Amino acid sequence: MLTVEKINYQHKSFKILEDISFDSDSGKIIAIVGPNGAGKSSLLSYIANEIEPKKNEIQFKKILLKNWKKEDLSQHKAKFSQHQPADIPLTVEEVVLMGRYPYFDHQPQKNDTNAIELWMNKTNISHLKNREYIHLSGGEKQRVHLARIFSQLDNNHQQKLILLDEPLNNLDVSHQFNLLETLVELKQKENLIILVIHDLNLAAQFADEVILMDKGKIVLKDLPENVFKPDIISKIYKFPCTICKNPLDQKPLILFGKKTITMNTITDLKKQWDDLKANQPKIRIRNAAKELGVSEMELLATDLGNGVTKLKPEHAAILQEIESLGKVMALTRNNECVHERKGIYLNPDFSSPHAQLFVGEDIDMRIFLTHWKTAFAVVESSEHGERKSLQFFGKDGEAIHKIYLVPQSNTEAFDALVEKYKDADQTTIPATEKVENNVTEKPDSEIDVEGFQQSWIDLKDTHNFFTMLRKYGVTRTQALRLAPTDYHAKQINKDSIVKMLEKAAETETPIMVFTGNKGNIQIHTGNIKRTMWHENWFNILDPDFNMHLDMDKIATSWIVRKPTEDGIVTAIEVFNDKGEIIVQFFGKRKPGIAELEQWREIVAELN
Ligand SMILES: Nc1ncnc2c1ncn2[C@@H]1O[C@H](COP(=O)(O)OP(=O)(O)OP(=O)(O)O)[C@@H](O)[C@H]1O
Repeated sequence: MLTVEKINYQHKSFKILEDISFDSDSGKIIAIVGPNGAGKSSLLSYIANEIEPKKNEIQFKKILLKNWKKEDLSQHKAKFSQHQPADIPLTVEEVVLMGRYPYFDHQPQKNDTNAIELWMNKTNISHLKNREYIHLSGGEKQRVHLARIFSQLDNNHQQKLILLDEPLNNLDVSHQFNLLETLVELKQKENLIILVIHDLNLAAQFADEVILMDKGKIVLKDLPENVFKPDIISKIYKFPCTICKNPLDQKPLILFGKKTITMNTITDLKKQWDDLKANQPKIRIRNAAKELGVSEMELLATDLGNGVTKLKPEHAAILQEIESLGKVMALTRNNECVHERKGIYLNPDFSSPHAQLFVGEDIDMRIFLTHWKTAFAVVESSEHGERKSLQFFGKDGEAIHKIYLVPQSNTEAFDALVEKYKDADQTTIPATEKVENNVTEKPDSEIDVEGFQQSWIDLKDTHNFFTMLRKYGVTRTQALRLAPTDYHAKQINKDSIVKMLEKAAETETPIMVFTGNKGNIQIHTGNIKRTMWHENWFNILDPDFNMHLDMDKIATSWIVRKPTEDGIVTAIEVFNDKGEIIVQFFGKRKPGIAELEQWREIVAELN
């Protein structure tokens, strides 16, 4: 319908348009985008026959544009200009009627009045029709001119050319969408619409093709998804951007900002996750999330409605009902250590706002609910059957705690719990926040070392250890370095951990294993029996307790001794390279009972 061949247009030696060629069929919306001064308006004026109309570069409906009769052309082509006169001394209706001048001599006919009625209505200016044009607002004036050019093309001719130079300027959001929807209707009637537009997201959403211009040239003419690529757009606009898929229509969504981010929409991410599973059927969701650059919670949420149910974030209430599920498996982990303990969630104590507790023999946890953000019920199906769980995540989308049903669990109670706490919104998830790990260490010279050491010596309860660290502003590993002489912390080789666990199993010495993250610490107390290496992981594999410790990620391990009312308590504390605690081991103990001699003997052997 439109063929443009080698347009070159210059002012003195300045090339305004250089070597512009393209063609287009009818029934399309083409968006011309590009930075200020790229030549967009000039190109539109050229196509409108407003610049150098005697040349041969443009054919419209197979006829050279210069050969069209002016009065014929105005019934087939109309242009909305960026700059409209501000002071037309006419009413709104009279300005719109100007669009009908190509059709009548003295008096408008029924066709003409019908056309202007229709378009004033469609552009939402009917209520202004008797008002003086000069007193209208910017957006109202703009709509009057749009009504004028649409009225101009209201006839029985086929395939009209509508040229619009920044028609969305001055329009509020609803009028912008209203206009764009009108353009979609017009394209569906086989008209060709070419518009200059600065809003790249609206261009992506509504255009069938995009012409990207820069410095008087066409850089690209293609589908929106092929033009709106971060490298191309950042380079042309000289500003960083991130491009993801708009969840509403899968079109490119362009986010400009100095910070560029990897962003995935739920639907886009689901596809990536499905592809990854197809290629690596055994991949764990935690590792897949890392690979895809999102949190585990975001990846899990791609299956909302498909085995995954979002629960109301009423974590305390949910946790206090877990006992009804009977025996289950509690899983708490950090990057380096996984702790799995089977049992019943007995004796909840949620009375303190700081830490909440389960103090059963089997399920023994210290919970910090302020870090808990989202909860889901998950039903995974595999060839081994269904696996049901409740999964809780922190503000950063990382897993805090999971509760898996085991064969002895009460599945009816699980289903009832899910039904009770099911969130009404099953489509959206809260945005994740980066949680800073502020393990920055002050120089020793800024610490009241003497006061700190005395506090250590005066400790009565190991639970007060953290409060003491906070009071003196020391990090955990720094505290071990600065420990008082009588409680000198001894650094040991990481192989000693394996030695200690094997010895505890062999001598049937009951131990305590603490593993946690920001939101929860899970404790196992009892004997361990089966230990086993698997690649870089050292594991405890007992029927009711499993631990998986990534030995490659251990940076330092220490023997730490603290005074209590029941005598000295000896711990083995294991840290990663950020100084964060991975796991802690004690001999089994209870308030009022001294530490096991057997445990001390095991520890004494370590170096
Ligand atoms: N008649 C003219 N005489 C001299 N220079 C001109 C003329 N028309 C356009 N230019 C120059 O050509 C370049 C392209 O102008 P044009 O208005 O087409 O850009 P644009 O891409 O529409 O920019 P904007 O986004 O700012 O509206 C600009 O540098 C402009 O100053």
